[in-house]
Amino acid sequence: MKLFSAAQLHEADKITTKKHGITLVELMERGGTQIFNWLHHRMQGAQVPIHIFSGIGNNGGDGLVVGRLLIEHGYNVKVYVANFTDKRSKCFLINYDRIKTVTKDWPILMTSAHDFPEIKDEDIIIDALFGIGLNRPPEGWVKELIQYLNSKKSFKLSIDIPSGMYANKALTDAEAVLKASHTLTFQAPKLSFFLPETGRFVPYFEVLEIGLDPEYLHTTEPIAQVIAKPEAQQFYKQREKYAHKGSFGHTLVVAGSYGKMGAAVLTTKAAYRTGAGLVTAFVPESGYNILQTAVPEAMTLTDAEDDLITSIAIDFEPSSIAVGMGIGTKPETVKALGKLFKEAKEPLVIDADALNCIAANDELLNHIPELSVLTPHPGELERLIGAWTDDYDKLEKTKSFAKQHNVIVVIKGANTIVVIEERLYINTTGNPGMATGGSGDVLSGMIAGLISQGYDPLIASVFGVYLHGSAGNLATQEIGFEALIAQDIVEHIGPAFLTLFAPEPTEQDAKNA
Ligand SMILES: NC(=O)C1=CN([C@@H]2O[C@H](COP(=O)(O)OP(=O)(O)OC[C@H]3O[C@@H](n4cnc5c(N)ncnc54)[C@H](OP(=O)(O)O)[C@@H]3O)[C@@H](O)[C@H]2O)[C@@H](O)CC1
Ligand SMILES: Nc1ncnc2c1ncn2[C@@H]1O[C@H](COP(=O)(O)OP(=O)(O)O)[C@@H](O)[C@H]1O
Ligand SMILES: [K+]
Repeated sequence: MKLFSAAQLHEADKITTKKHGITLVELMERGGTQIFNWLHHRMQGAQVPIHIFSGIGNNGGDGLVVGRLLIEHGYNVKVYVANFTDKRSKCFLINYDRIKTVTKDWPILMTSAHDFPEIKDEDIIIDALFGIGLNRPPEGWVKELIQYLNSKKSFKLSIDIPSGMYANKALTDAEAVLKASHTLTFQAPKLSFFLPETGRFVPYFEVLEIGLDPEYLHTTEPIAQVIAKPEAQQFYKQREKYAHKGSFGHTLVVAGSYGKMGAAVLTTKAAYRTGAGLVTAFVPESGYNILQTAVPEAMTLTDAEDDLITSIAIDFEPSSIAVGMGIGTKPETVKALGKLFKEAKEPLVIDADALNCIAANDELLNHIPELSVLTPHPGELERLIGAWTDDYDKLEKTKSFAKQHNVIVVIKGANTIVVIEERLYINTTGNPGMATGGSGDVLSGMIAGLISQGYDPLIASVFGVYLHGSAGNLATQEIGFEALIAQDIVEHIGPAFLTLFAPEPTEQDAKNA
């Protein structure tokens, strides 16, 4: 799914109204009706008090449409207009007049903190204060209003975006953002929903299609793509009947040092479970028995040194290489890495200590094969690109780094983001149970396992990240967040592939369960 900026969405509004002979007021009616339907479907006429807080822009207009429809259907609604400026939008004003035709209980104008109404924790709050037109942080009594609403335990439904948050810009005042329980967003999710500093205000969201011009949406370069099941399905390559293990390549895993041989085990197993035809682990001598015992399917080559990787010698042409997990950053290892980079003909998957070696030895960057995949967690990323001021600055710095060195960067986290040139691919699978030692080692094995089978490095990264999160989700369903360890992710790679094409449970299935 494509993600658009606030400016692109405003442009889509304009084009839709021009091309499809529909007015902005009608478009607002569509959006408001969808929100009303969502509520009506769940509330079925229940008389729980609903407090709608509208601003004076088009987001406020949406709130007024929802208010009118709820009133018409007999709900217990109070509408408040936060009159923070007299520059009201045209569509707001039209709907302000319309709501007065269905009730004598006109919207209450609020102009200061004295006007805040009493709200019980059981009541419902609808937030239509600011949408994607926010252009500065809310201040004064409007900020106090947001904080007042946040102090209530009520269910809070935000329209389009939690008020106080920008669609695609960093927060300037985290104290002035509505903490939504749920957000119903129009046409496409906003980039801020997926980034750590702002995503915490959007624990749940749903997208409501409002029929913006399909041609504009189709032909416009988005600011990011969201990768969910439909996208992931398209990446999958079917196996041919006459395929043999040679068809799926030979992955080399360069990993491990004394006390960290488990990293090599996890990456090696993950590469096999993801479908590599053959996997060879290259480890320090003392890792030999460990690897042969833990992963009998794998071949094992060893360094001359007992505890460290100092010189990587292999007797075959690997179709993919994952390097760095648990190797440490000793000078001998850095030297061995430099040689591996120079001699490699194909892109590598570079993780963990290999990234730390690069960060501490800039010259290594000049030898990384083009389109190699770097998989840093936030700490490793900072060592590579320097400190950032906010999530958006982090994305810009990562894009520049990726462009400058012609590599793919996988920013790991709750929503892992794959960066190539100017493009961003945001993953939707995974869960906090995966915040456990070794889960990143599994990911690098998975990406290398996919490259080995002929997936190009970008698809292997985006698809690998999706499958990794999906395996984590399936594992969590069985054992919960706390007990999940990296091996469980490996054990659920198979089910993650199977789930890719399994039908989604319907509402009826849920009722029957
Ligand atoms: N295609 C779609 O997705 C559709 C979108 N629709 C809806 O439109 C919404 C966008 O509406 P919008 O552009 O009118 O902006 P919105 O967010 O209501 O507020 C802007 C107003 O707030 C003001 N203002 C800004 N910051 C401020 C501050 N800190 N403190 C005080 N004031 C501040 C600003 O005033 P000004 O800067 O001029 O002083 C301006 O008056 C969108 O989110 C969605 O809900 C649907 O209806 C139709 C289809
Ligand atoms: N809260 C979370 N939600 C989703 N995925 C997560 C979360 N925390 C961690 N992960 C995933 O787990 C992996 C952790 O990687 P990393 O920090 O490199 O682990 P390690 O170095 O121990 O192998 C990454 O793929 C990351 O995206
Ligand atoms: K809002």
